[in-house]
Amino acid sequence: MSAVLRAEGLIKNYRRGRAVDGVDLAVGDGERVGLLGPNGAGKTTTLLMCLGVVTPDAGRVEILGRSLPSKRAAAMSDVGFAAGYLPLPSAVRVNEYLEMFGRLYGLRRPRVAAREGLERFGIGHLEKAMGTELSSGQKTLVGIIKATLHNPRLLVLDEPTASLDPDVALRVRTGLQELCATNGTALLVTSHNMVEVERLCERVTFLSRGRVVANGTPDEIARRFDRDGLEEVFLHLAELQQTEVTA
Ligand SMILES: Nc1ncnc2c1ncn2[C@@H]1O[C@H](COP(=O)(O)OP(=O)(O)OP(=O)(O)O)[C@@H](O)[C@H]1O
Repeated sequence: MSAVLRAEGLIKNYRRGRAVDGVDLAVGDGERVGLLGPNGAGKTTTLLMCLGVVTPDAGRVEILGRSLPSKRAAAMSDVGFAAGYLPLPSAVRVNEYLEMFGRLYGLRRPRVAAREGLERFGIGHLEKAMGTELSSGQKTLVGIIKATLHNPRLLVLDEPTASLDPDVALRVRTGLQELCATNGTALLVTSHNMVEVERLCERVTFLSRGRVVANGTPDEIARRFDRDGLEEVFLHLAELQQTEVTA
C-alpha cells in the first residue's frame, strides 16, 4: 500500500520537556488510522507536525511524496483538517461559510459540494443557519464538512466527536465511513472514544509519553497487551504513563 502520509523520527521539545520523542507514523492510501494515547501523550503535537503547523525539532514528514515544509502548500491541497476545538465564524450562514472555503479550494461548483457535504452528515436543514444558531456539536459537523469539501486524499481529525452526543457521533462516523468508502479517503484520527476507534479504524497507533508503544489492528493490540479490547489497553497505558510521571 502506498503511503499518503509518512512521518519519521519526529521530535518536539517544549519548555517543560519533550512532547514527542521519535515518532514514526504512516497512513496508507485509503487507510483509516487511529492515533491514541492518554492526555498529554503527544497526539495533537504529532498531528500538527504532520500538517506543518508545528515545526519538528527533528524528523521528517512527507505527504503524497511531498516533503514538508518546502512542499507544504502543494501537499495541503490533498489534506483536510478538522478539530472539535477550532472556532467557526458566527456572523455568516453555514452555506456561505462552506461555499467560501469551496472557492478557496478552487472548486468549480462550491455550492453543490457544500450541499452534498451537509446531506452526507445529516444537517441539510442547517444550510441557512447562522454560526450563532449552531450547537457545539453542529459546529463540529460543519467543521468536518468544510475539511472534506475538496475530497482530500487524507483527512486529519483531532477529537472530532469530543463534544458530541452518541446520536450525532454516530452520524459523524457514518458520514466518515461513507466518505472513505466512496472516495477512498485516508483517515488519521485522534479520539478518546475507544469504541468509536474500534469501529472506524483499521489500524491504531498508541502513544505514551511521546513515544509509539503499540501499532497494529485493534485486535492485534488487545492481544499483545493481553487485554479485552482497546479500552482496557488504554487504561493500562494511562496507568503506566501516570506511574512514570510520578516516579
Ligand atoms: N504549545 C505548547 N507549549 C508548551 N507545551 C506544550 C504545547 N503544546 C503541547 N505541549 C505539551 O506537550 C505535551 C503533549 O501535548 P499534546 O497536546 O500533544 O498531547 P495530547 O496527547 O494531544 O493530549 P490530549 O489528549 O490531552 O489532547 C503535553 O505535556 C503538553 O503540556
